[in-house]
Amino acid sequence: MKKASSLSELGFDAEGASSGFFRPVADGGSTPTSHRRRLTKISVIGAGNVGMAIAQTILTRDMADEIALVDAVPDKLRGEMLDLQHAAAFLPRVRLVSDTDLAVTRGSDLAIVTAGARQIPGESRLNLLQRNVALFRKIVPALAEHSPEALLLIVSNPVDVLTYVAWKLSGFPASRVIGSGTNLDSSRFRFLLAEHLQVNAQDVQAYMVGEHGDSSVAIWSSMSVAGMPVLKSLRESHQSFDEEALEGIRRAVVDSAYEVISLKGYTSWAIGYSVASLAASLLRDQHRIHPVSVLASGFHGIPQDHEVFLSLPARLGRAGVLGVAEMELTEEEARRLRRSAKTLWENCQLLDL
Ligand SMILES: NC(=O)C1=CN([C@@H]2O[C@H](COP(=O)(O)OP(=O)(O)OC[C@H]3O[C@@H](n4cnc5c(N)ncnc54)[C@H](O)[C@@H]3O)[C@@H](O)[C@H]2O)C=CC1
Ligand SMILES: CC(=O)C(=O)O
Repeated sequence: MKKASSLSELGFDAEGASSGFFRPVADGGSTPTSHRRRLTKISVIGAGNVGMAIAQTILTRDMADEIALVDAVPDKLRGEMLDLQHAAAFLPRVRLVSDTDLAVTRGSDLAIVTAGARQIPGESRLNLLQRNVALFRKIVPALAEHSPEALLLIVSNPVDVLTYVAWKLSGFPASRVIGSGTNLDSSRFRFLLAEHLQVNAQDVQAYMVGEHGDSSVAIWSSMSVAGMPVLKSLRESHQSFDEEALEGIRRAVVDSAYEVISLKGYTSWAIGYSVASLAASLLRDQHRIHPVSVLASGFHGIPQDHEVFLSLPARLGRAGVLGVAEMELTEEEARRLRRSAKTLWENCQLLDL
């Protein structure tokens, strides 16, 4: 049975209650239009492990005035909404709404899509494609209709191909359709490098690019700590340079999700922080550089007519993707990136969009 969760649902008159409790000052008027701030609305579609980790991280980072949650399972959805609402006394004030109907997302500034099937232990991300494309055909056109000016941030897997699908189905410009991509892989990479080098992960600048998945590419050539190019310093100081350890780290990054999924069934916390950091860079117009899935045609020798989305370091702001960094890659890195692009493009071509 649906129970009331707000005082107005319980029969209290919210207007009456507030006017009785607080009186306006003697000559109090309304807020001048020039002082009114535009409210920020974020929608999270899919209130599963990932959607809820993202929603709760966004809540703690105080970047939305309204968060709309959407899921296909009404009881679970309402339970998740209430559970978050009950933390109100510890959080910035946010209007939290939920519905199975995508109309609740109307007027979103940012719509984050996490709905869909997830991997079972050992399954690849690309294996989820057909199931999640079917879902996207229902979700994306409705999202675009309700929020024609929104930024779309895709998280569901396989994220790169689904970002391409969302771009096609939404009709939005590519600058407003972004996949969370290797922002997460790069964080895993930085964590493992930091452990290896005994420094803080925030001081490690290192990117994984390409597919968020098995063909992702570690960019060793530009890796730096405190501005120092790590491989060059090691070579110049004739210190032992352990190729095997580096390859072990790259392998560990690629295997990370498989390991977590085999241990706890799904991944959630790291992707929650990863996506919240993207949301902050976008909505607060931070111009920060994140490796995210963007339209990569023409970059690093990827053919111009291959409309493939994969991760490259991109400058993010309120308008979405403001630009993509022209990284200097070694020949081997560029070759691996093109191979990653080929795998993804072959998958995109299987789709009838
Ligand atoms: N890009 C990335 O780095 C990551 C992506 N993922 C992906 O995120 C997705 C979600 O993973 P989890 O949250 O663990 O799965 P989950 O199974 O916990 O949640 C998926 C949710 O989608 C909902 N859903 C299904 N159809 C829907 C519809 N038509 N409208 C609204 N909601 C609908 C389900 O009811 C469920 O609550 C998966 O595809 C997973 O592979 C997960 C971790 C990292
Ligand atoms: C599941 C997934 O894509 C990840 O955790 O990387």
